[in-house]
Amino acid sequence: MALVDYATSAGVALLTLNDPPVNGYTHEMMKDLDAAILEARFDNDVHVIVITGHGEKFFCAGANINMLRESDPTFKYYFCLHANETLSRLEHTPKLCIAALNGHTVGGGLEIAMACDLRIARKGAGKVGLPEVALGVLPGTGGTQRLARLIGKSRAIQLMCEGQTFDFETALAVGLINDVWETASHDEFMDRILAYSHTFTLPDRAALAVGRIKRAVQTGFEVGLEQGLALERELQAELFTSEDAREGLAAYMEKRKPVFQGK
Ligand SMILES: C/C=C/C(=O)SCCNC(=O)CCNC(=O)[C@H](O)C(C)(C)COP(=O)(O)OP(=O)(O)OC[C@H]1O[C@@H](n2cnc3c(N)ncnc32)[C@H](O)[C@@H]1OP(=O)(O)O
Repeated sequence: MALVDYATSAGVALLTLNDPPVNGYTHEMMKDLDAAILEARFDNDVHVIVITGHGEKFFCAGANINMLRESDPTFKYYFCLHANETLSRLEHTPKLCIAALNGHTVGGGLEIAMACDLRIARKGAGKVGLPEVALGVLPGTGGTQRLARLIGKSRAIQLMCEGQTFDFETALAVGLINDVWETASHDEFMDRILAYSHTFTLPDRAALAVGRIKRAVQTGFEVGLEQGLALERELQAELFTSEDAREGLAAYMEKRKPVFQGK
């Protein structure tokens, strides 16, 4: 995966978008991201996926504008289609996915981050926004749909039509990102991200339950309430038969720390 570095440690897969200087994404990078997501998805030892950008300045500056200029409409259509499929796959992978915003997160970069479950940014490291309108296009790899679902229709339309980029604190205030962490360095930020990610892994956290919570919410948001409740019941019935539920319930009554196995 030449344009996406892939590494695992103790239940966490770290995917790093790597195409300096701005980690702009191309069709090739999206294919590598797709491969990395599948790798993490089918690795039973991976419970959390973290996506970040190479370097200290950019998470991802969006689609590579040179590629958009030089390609024909058919290529661009398939580029968007494949990005949609990749990011939907990420959104529906039953493992918690955290976007670690290490720098500028704009255009398609924000669209990748919005397909993650949590977005945590390093204070002062960059700007965020969907500025595609300035290029005469719209945020076409999920931006119009996911931004509206995250922050509401009206504010989403305003942000995309103004096309401005803004700081992480503003993004936090409108509910676009979950947290802004002040750290002395990029390395400290990534160390904290990985330590936080590990809190969602075995043996302390029931990773199966984490994955099912994610699936219930992500899929539930796309269907009506009754269907969402039905899905929730089915996932819960599945969890109730797990060894981890037996362990969690027993540990509570025995006043001890549970030891989850992901089974
Ligand atoms: C379907 C999906 C569509 C899309 O995603 S379309 C792309 C949407 N993205 C954008 O429009 C972002 C454009 N970039 C910016 O607005 C700025 O960058 C930032 C605010 C993110 C950062 O600003 P600063 O720190 O001042 O960096 P800098 O000098 O603007 O950028 C460094 C070099 O990187 C090039 N660059 C930036 N973004 C892209 C990109 N997305 N594709 C190709 N090149 C890009 C610039 O032009 C420049 O180049 P040089 O050093 O030669 O002047």
